[in-house]
Amino acid sequence: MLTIENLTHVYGNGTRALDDVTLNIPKGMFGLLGPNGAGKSTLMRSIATLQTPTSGSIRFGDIDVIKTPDQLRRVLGYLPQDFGVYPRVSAYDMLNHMAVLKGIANGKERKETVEALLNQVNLWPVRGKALAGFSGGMRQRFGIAQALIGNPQLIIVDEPTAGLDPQERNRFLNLLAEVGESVVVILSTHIVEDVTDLCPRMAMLAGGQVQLEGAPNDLIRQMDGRIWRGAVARDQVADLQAAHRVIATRSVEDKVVVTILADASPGAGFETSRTNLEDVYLAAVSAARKAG
Ligand SMILES: Nc1ncnc2c1ncn2[C@@H]1O[C@H](COP(=O)(O)OP(=O)(O)OP(=O)(O)O)[C@@H](O)[C@H]1O
Repeated sequence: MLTIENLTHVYGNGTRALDDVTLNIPKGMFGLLGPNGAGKSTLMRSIATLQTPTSGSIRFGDIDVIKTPDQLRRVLGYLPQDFGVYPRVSAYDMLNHMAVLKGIANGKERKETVEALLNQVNLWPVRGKALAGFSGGMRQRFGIAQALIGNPQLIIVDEPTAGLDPQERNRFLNLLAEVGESVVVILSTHIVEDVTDLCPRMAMLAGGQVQLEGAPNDLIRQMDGRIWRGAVARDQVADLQAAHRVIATRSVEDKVVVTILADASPGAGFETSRTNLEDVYLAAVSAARKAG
């Protein structure tokens, strides 16, 4: 559905934020993971036609996104990382205003759209409240409502669950999953669980390059049996790091739980442990760091 080929973006100061990115993104929820600075927002903004990449192509169905951005904008819903100012305008009035901007000129149709969306994101009871007084979770649900105006075929959400409490995060992700069945939804995040829970396919970016792509379950299976965990004394960590591919360390009381990627046991006290997507992700981040 969405085809990105050899996409490169170099900012004016010389930063190569995207470096020859090629991705095929089908219908459904697609997770885009990556550490800070990986290039996720640059990619999202390029797909959303907010900036023109240095080279490469982006196609959505029949639409050439770079040559005819207006065509894409008609079928796009976008929730940016930073939604910006929250004015002292009610949720209802703001959504209505945004529907006007999106081209829904007919008053009756607009009223129906706005009411349906406010119900869908569960903001109907607070529709008369000013956005400025909304909680983080309410703002994100409002953000989704505005992204859904006009039944978009491509929805891009950039780090939508940052700062949400677990209950709000759950509610937000369920909402996205409901919508995501029939259209392309790209969920850009550095929260691995958001992808594990929801996305049948994913990619991981680091240093502007695609490090991994596939179904989370397949990626996990490929690493199963090679993830070893053990609790060691703090002064052993440096030696382990020198000798093995340590992908994570976590302090637990007076010990450090070390996760190592290896074909055979790295030593006494280590056991193979069930691989999870976090391991896959951290292994790819550490490989990218080494390569970079
Ligand atoms: N306008 C800009 N001018 C110069 N460099 C930029 C600009 N925007 C982003 N960058 C740089 O490009 C790289 C990729 O940034 P980008 O924001 O796309 O990453 P990201 O994966 O979204 O990270 P984050 O999660 O921190 O937003 C970073 O090194 C960043 O500093």
